[in-house]
Amino acid sequence: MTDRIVTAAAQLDDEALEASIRPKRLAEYLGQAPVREQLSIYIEAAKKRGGALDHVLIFGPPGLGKTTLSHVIANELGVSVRTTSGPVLERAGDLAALLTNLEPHDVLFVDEIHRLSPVVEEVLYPAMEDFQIDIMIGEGPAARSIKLDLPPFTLIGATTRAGMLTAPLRDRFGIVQRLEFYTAEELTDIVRRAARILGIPCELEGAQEIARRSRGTPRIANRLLRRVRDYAEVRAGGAITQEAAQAALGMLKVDPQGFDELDRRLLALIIENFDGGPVGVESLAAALSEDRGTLEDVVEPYLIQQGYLVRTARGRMVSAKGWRHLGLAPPPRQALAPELFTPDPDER
Ligand SMILES: Nc1ncnc2c1ncn2[C@@H]1O[C@H](COP(=O)(O)OP(=O)(O)OP(=O)(O)O)[C@@H](O)[C@H]1O
Ligand SMILES: [Mg+2]
Repeated sequence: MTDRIVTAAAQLDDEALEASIRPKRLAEYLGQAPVREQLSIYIEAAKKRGGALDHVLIFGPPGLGKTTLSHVIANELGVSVRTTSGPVLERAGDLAALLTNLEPHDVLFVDEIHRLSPVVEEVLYPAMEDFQIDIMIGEGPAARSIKLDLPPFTLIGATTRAGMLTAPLRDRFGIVQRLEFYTAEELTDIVRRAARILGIPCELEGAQEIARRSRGTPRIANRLLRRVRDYAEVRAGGAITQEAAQAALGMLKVDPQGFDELDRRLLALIIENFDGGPVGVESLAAALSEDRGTLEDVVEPYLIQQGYLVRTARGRMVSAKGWRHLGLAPPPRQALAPELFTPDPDER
């Protein structure tokens, strides 16, 4: 999985590059127009009132800009941001220490908020609702709990799995924003902006080629840009043209839809071993030797959004489009309209 070029998950060598091109202000945060518009209103209103912004929950697949957006929000508010994540906060005291050190109106960013432990989550409820926490002093019969007031702050939670949040936690977010896969046009702008910052000569058609193959994901677009740059420097005189992009991406086995071997293996597996589905995600994960979470969070969402895979109550099915992508004729039932399949109740 780690060597998968189109993985949306962050990789180590992305970090230096990402630091320089990560948007800092809302105006540089391209795409996601509805999210940007709403947030700009809420941010301006909070600043006018002189209060803290309501708590914000951001969800969406990996690499779409959740972490980036949380920092953008703090920058726009003109406040500091403290960063932590669900699995890092092991004890109630870890969270209490962070909360009591916030300045008024600061942002506390909790990544992977669906992985908070229940005891930590309990501390978060009154902190979010009343800006108060209860902490226990002492042990045994002498133990007592005291209430501490917190400065008003904004919690920004990010998750790839909104469905895994408990209802009481979810209800405490006043602002909930879902990030969508980016269009090829939006990704083209993102690639061109990154190329400009990195000083890479990049033609419009070259940027478009990279954008089309980036699975709707800025992190992948930025990574492919870097690989294509390497290729262009060594083989094509430096500039990213459409031909250079096509050749470099072909070499990386990223097909014109942005699918890689794993995507094609997944579709082929369902077709060859399970007659096109439906098949349960556990069986797929086992057959591909991938973990279920990776399949559900990283591989499937884009295939589903693009209509190659359908998630039904009985499992995954390859759509007619998916059969055709592999050069196969779909069986009659898959050629039916997708709305005839029963949608998975977990899906929106
Ligand atoms: N709207 C955007 N405009 C321009 N670049 C973006 C945008 N969103 C994300 N990026 C780029 O994509 C990279 C990945 O984004 P980010 O790390 O915020 O994703 P994430 O949703 O937090 O992913 P994960 O789920 O893995 O934590 C950033 O470093 C940034 O350069
Ligand atoms: Mg992130």
